[in-house]
Amino acid sequence: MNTRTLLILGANGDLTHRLLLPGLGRLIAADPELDIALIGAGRTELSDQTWFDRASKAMLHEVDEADSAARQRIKAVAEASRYLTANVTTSRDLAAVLAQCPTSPAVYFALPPAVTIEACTALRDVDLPAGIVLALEKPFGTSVATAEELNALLTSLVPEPQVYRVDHFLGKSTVLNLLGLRFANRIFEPIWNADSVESVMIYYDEELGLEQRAGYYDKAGALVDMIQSHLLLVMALVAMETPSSLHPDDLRGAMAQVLRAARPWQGDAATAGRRARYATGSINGRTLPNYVDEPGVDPQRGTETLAEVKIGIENWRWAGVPFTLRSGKAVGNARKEIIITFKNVPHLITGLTGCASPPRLRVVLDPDRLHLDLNINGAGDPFNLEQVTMSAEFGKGALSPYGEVLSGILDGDPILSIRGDVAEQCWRIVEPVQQAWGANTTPLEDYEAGTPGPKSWNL
Ligand SMILES: O=C1O[C@H](COP(=O)(O)O)[C@@H](O)[C@H](O)[C@H]1O
Repeated sequence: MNTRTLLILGANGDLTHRLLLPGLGRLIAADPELDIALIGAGRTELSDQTWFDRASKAMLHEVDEADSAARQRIKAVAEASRYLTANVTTSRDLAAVLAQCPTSPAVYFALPPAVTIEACTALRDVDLPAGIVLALEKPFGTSVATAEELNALLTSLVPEPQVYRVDHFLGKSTVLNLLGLRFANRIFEPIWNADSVESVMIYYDEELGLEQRAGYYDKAGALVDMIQSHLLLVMALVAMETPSSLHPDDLRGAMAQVLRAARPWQGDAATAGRRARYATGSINGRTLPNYVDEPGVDPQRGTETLAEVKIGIENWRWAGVPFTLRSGKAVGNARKEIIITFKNVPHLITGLTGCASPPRLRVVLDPDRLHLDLNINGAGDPFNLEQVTMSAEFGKGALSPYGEVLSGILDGDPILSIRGDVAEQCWRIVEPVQQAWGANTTPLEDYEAGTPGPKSWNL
């Protein structure tokens, strides 16, 4: 068997223990053939026992209690794993950590963005083993210019196919199901365009508030944290042309092509977006303070916790169709769904009544479901239409989104990682909106935590 080494930088952090290691545990459970060496590195000193206890607990967290074979394999990986105390922003410590890897590693930067850049810069003075893979978390840069700089830095270290820019949304099973839904059902392609589609909405609202993440979130805000980093990529999967295969060049090429055609609606960034931040309120029996009173928040910064941007895709397929992307924190009745609203029929035949709402296809990301809202005759009068919903559940994937992402990284399959130019395109699309918001041309409104958004938005 071919041992693959996963080296996690920032191994004592929240991302590692809350998402990466549980994802790795499920991956090991799903693939008995996976032969993996795990090495963690971080600034904090940890005893071998503490690392083992924490790593095995996190890896076992999402694995079925009854699956004793899988649990044994996970414990074996944890027992053989090592934790190294290191300052990963120095070339000396990075070289020492790399020297401990049994095979050329996949290096996962589970670090804040600025520290990731320092670590990558330090790697310039290290002899990198052939085949080393670099996996970076979002946000990838802070602007088009910084994303370009980071891309240049990374490709000075390793060839582009060895760089993985992680977006765990691309690992969500229902997001991946968009491919099957669109491209394995011929009924959709003829109507998947501006002739038949009125609008597309991509919502990812969350009940969660800031969750002690002010250090990162207050600088990012909902626009960067969710729309730039995730929802534009979901939009790309919804709107792209048919790729000829799932080869990374085909799929990622199709995503890049559609993103290049996207810009704020009618080219007017000031009117294309709305923004707001939560004020005190309660959600699921929990009272949240005003966002600005959360520990670590700088009230002067004017960070939004709810962002909505209308995007136009300027190509033959989508000209004139608004794509509305929205995401917020502390939102009540939080919706996580993609809604394709179709146009009404050009003429409702005389005698049919009651057809008030256009048909819609709704892909719900949590819980994973598909709904088709159609106008058909209701009970009684056969010519009086009403809207009914046909629903189906999407099959769950065996892996968590981070498990999918890690699987791609360890298998050398970049299909779920973002290509360098795509990361730059996502910044190009949101930058004018950031500028408009920075210049205060778009008001920052308030909404009570636990409500869908500002009252004036009529959500
Ligand atoms: O990357 C992020 O995603 C999460 C939402 O994703 P989920 O899979 O946990 O639902 C979001 O809460 C977080 O702010 C953002 O950084």
